[in-house]
Amino acid sequence: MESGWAREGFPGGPRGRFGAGDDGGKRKLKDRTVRNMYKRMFFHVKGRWGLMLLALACLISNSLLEFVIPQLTRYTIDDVIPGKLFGALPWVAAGVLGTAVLLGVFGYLSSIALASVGQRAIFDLRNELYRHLQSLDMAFYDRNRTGDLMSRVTSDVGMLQQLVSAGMMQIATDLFTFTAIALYMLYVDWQLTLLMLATFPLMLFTTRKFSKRFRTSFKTVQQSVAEVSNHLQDTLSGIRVIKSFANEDYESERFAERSETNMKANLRTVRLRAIYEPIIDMLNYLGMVAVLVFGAWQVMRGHLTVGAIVAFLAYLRLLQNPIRHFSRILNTIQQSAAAYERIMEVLETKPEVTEKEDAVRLPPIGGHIVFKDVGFSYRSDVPVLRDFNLEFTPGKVTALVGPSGAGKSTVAHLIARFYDPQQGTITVDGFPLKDISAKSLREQMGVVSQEIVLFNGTVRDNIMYGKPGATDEEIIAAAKAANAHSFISSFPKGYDSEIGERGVKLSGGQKQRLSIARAILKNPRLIVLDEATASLDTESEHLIQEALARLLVGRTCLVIAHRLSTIQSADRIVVLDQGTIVESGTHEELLHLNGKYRRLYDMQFPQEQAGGEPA
Ligand SMILES: Nc1ncnc2c1ncn2[C@@H]1O[C@H](COP(=O)(O)OP(=O)(O)OP(=O)(O)O)[C@@H](O)[C@H]1O
Repeated sequence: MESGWAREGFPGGPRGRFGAGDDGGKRKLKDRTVRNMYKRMFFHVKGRWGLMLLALACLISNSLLEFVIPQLTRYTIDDVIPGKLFGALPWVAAGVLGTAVLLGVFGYLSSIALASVGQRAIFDLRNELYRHLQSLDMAFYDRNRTGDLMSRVTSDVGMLQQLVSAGMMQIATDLFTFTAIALYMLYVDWQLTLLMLATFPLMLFTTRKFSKRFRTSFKTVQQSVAEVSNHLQDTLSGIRVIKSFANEDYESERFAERSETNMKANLRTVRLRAIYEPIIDMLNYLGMVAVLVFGAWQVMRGHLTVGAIVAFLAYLRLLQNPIRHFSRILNTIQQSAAAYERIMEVLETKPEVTEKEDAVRLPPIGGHIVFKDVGFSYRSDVPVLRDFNLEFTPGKVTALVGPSGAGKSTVAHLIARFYDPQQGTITVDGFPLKDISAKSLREQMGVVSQEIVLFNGTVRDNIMYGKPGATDEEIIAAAKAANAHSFISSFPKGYDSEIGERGVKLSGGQKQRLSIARAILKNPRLIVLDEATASLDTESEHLIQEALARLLVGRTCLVIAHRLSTIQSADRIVVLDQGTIVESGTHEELLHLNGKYRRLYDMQFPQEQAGGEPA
């Protein structure tokens, strides 16, 4: 499978293990994938053996019951009709109908049992995958596209469901049915049976030839579906940009191109099937001709009864079913194996930022953070922070300023331990970040950033995200402190208003104040403020500044800002450039230094140079 993922080089991914080797290597990979897939699915099925056994028993009973109706037909033709056994007719009818009822009941039971086992296994696998995704670090999310990850949790897991609910059992019962019927027929008339079985190698050969083509064709379909959904995800979430550039037609054309690829791929699959099925039908008829002609000859010579030929023809149909199923199951297995590989690529990815077994739970902290000789890069070839030394004083506001790309947000990411530095250490109150539990650190941290994420749910739910189980009084107090209470109260449903697509629409400033309320409710010791006031109107900015001032009081704060007006009162301002600290001090000290900060300041407030007040 040539996913972009594999090319990214997942260390634990199948490609990483086997390498992109020759065909032999690929076959090995495939076999191993299929074996592992069965092993894992059986693992998920474990504990539900009762239901599995019930399903198996029902399927085997059905295979045996399939024998009955042809036998009753033979009996009617050979014995009842010539012997004029009128009294036997109701029994024949009852036998056929009774068998049909039993077939229905066993079919129902096996479907229900298989579906509940299959659904349960898929439920477990999907939850395991989601939990694992939650545990992966930010670097993983930097590398992967959301649409792709979503399709792995939804459609790839769904694909495996087919395998568990139908494929696994079908193979077992088909084999059973095939062997049982073939043995019985050999017993009744070995010559006729051998003649009939002669068409099977041809069928197997055709199926094998076609299954390879089906596999390639399925892959193309799956890839084209992924392309369509990636395009949908990108363009529907970026609909504002598309409209603002008036690019609706352009995007519609691009979408049509992808849809066309998908349509063509589907048509190729249909064409293949349209050739394959008549060939199989032809071979089936060949078998039938053999039975009919050879059988008739046997009857004429008095070696076989008419009823026996009729029964043989019915058995022939039963015998051919497993072959038809088998080709379908081969496809299911191939599709599932591809999906399984994509799932395992995620499950086998280990986070780079890991927690030690004996990680220390951080006690309530003061917020003394020290960066010592820290070196960090997102990708090995581009250093972002170099020999970085910085100390955050507890209870004080430290501001980071500097040009875009200087590494300001990176400092915040490292404090939250979204990434680990390659060199140096970072400590909080003397505890190295690598030794403490990330949960205990993040519980004491609040982040308010420009990119505000509110989840589907009510206003209350969103504020409460900062402190699950908070009381209404606490929520309202936090909203008041964040200057959010009045606009929330103006909604018809107040705190119970739904946010999101079907709920109230919030302005940028309102969202910002909700996120501040969430942080105030959390009451963390450490606050990271990432360009929280960018791109807002003056009125909103004033309300937000007030809210932030309340949030920052008495906490250790890191403020990242482009707008120097927002950080002039910071206890310390650190100027970053290309990942190193070039200046640091208070606003006044830095202005007097006449260095980089002064230049940034003069750029933002040119009137100051002319003796005016900053805006
Ligand atoms: N997830 C990432 N993966 C790879 N490179 C990244 C990632 N995030 C940031 N970078 C790079 O690291 C450098 C520092 O980025 P950072 O976001 O820390 O800068 P910044 O000073 O906060 O910039 P801005 O003010 O524009 O937000 C930039 O060159 C950026 O391209």
